[in-house]
Amino acid sequence: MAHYARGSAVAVIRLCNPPVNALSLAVLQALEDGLKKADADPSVKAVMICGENGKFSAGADIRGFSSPERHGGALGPIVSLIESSEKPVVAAIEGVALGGGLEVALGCHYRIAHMKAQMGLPEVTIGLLPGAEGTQRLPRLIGVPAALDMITTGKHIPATEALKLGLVDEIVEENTIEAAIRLANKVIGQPLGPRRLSLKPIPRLPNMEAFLREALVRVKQQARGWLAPELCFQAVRAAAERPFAAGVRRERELLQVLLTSGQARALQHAFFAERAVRRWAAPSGASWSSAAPQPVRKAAVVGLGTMGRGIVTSLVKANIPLVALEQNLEYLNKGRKAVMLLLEREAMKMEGGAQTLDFHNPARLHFTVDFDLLRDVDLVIEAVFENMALKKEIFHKLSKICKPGALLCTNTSALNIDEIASATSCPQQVIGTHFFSPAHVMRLLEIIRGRHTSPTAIATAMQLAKALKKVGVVVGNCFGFVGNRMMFPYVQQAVFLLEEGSRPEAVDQVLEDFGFKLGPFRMSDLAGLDVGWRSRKDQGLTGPSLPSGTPARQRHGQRYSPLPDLLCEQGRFGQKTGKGWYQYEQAGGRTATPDPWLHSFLSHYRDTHHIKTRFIDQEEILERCLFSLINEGFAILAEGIASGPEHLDVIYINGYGWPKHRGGPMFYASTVGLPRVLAKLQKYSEVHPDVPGLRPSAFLKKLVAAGNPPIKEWMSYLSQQSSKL
Ligand SMILES: CC/C=C\C/C=C/C(=O)SCCNC(=O)CCNC(=O)[C@H](O)C(C)(C)COP(=O)(O)OP(=O)(O)OC[C@H]1O[C@@H](n2cnc3c(N)ncnc32)[C@H](O)[C@@H]1OP(=O)(O)O
Repeated sequence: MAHYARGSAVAVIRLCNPPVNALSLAVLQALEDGLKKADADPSVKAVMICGENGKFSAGADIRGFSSPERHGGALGPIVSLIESSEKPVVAAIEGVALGGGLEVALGCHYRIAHMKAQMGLPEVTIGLLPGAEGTQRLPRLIGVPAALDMITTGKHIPATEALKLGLVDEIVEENTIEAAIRLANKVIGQPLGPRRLSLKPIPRLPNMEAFLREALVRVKQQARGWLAPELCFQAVRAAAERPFAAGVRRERELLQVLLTSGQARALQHAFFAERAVRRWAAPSGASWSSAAPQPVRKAAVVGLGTMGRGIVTSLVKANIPLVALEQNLEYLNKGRKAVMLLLEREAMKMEGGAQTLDFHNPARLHFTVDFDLLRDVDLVIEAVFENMALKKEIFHKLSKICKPGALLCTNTSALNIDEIASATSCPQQVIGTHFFSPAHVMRLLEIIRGRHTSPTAIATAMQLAKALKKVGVVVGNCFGFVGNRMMFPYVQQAVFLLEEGSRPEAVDQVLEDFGFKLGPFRMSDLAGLDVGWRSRKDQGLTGPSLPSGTPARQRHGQRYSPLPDLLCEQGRFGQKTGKGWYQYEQAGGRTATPDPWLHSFLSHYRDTHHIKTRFIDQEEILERCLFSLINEGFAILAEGIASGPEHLDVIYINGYGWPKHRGGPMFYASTVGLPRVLAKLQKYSEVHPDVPGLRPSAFLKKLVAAGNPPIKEWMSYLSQQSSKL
């Protein structure tokens, strides 16, 4: 709704649709009615538009985009109606003015904002463009370069920056509404022509053509298959090259393309999935709404290897005082140096520089080798080597030293949380917090609930994720949890494809064309091949504990590829050694080049094992890698390791470089169609009966038998009892 009220000469229209005043059809109708009422009332001399509860508006109601009548775009004509008003209209921007919300403000003749307000046109992030004439008005107001930046990235900008850009006329520290009414009274009777953005010429650049050409190259490079940024660019180019009305027509055409592209639906699924995962629930009935987090006033990180360093950096950035602990002075000094370097780099990126990150103060960040200094911390994150015995030893020590109630988190990527917790006297306080490398950059935090983990511990870990500006996803305890467990069959297929005749660069190309930032081989080289090798040795799959006589390409009756082990035996650990699946310019180098040595090594390997080489096409590469990953996702859902498909999607988008415009692996499966995914898995499984990852999961079969229900209904085909959360 929008409330209309008339006080003195200024009519007030207040957008009202909690929690963010999204512009539903009802709100738009009420806004239109309010404008017409104000126009018809001779005692009204000016209009002020604001939002209820200190928020202007977060834009069009995203949930409404799936309904066909929304495609017509009711908002554009209303923005035009505001602009053409003969009475001055002032926008009072508090909280957020995003998307259609900002477009409404652009239709107003004056904009006044609270200094804490945020503004932006984030439509691109949900696969759309600012289709209420925003692509035409914004460049006229702030110029093409700044408008292009805002529209193609969707970034939110603070009021102070908006003022510098000329997006708002004034910012205030106190009461925005009163200031807007004062401004409205002041401008009564002044000419409105110069305030109507549709009539303004585009600010000229001496080299507009060259600027646009270069900008397009940049936009395309960053988009990697994501359509919206390029179409946003085209709409802004139309603003630069055509009169307003023609630009608006072009904007509409481009919006139609996006609305029907499928990417918008995928990105909107991702938007709501990220919000859905905040609402965790345990089978005990405890949930996000009932469990209260414990305050974390002081934390500790144990282990200053690559992960520990990133975690420390994350905590410092979140302003949480902490103790960083290593086992001896040599490791401590090495870790301290690396952390300081990271923090200095982060401080440079932040507004205000080093002053905003107080990391030189030992009361905020204390490096030590003394376990006793962990006595008063509220939360510890252990980030040592991935070794069960070592982790258990540390947790035993922690449970003796830390104060009662302290949360004990383990940054393991696969190990059993219950076994780690068994080394303590407080298993209810033990929880997995799986960070992704680099831990101060990657948004995902997989939060693993053990059998005894308390709801308070889960709530505290989720709160921590929020404080670190990460997306926390609660999952159950199994080998590899959700992310890595789904990754195993994907990487396994990639390696099998090499055995059968493909090359690392061919497999990577297919998956990078699909939209992954890195294909599986480039990714393995970056992460380090030795990590998986160590884990396989611990599992007895390779190395000295492998029983003699074990067939080279079989383990426990299933197909196994020793290729990654053989590379590690040659000292090829990936980027860190300058050689892995690719060759690099030097140890630590980042430019992957196909390696003739590896190609001949593969030929020799195939000859040794009498494997007939064949040509493998792109479709098979894509399907075998992705469908085996998705298949594992269905098994995870059936076992109750995750609460729903959207959890898996959020994990993959934020932790594994899955292209967001494809909505996550489970959403992707729903768009391919489950019958097709099943048929393809059945086909590949028949050819490779010794590969369990290709054997269709019972849950996938059940959904296909149930008639391929929409993704939202999948979980209703499982019983509640199966939940391991
Ligand atoms: C055909 C015409 C085409 C183009 C014209 C215009 C298009 C648009 O305007 S598209 C929408 C553009 N706006 C956005 O993309 C903003 C999206 N929202 C956000 O970024 C954030 O929600 C926020 C910054 C506004 C607030 O963040 P936070 O405080 O963290 O709260 P939540 O994100 O949890 O949001 C609370 C609650 O509100 C729901 N919600 C937010 N925005 C919208 C929206 N535009 N439409 C519908 N619902 C919205 C959000 O889902 C949360 O609800 P749930 O927890 O139930 O999911």
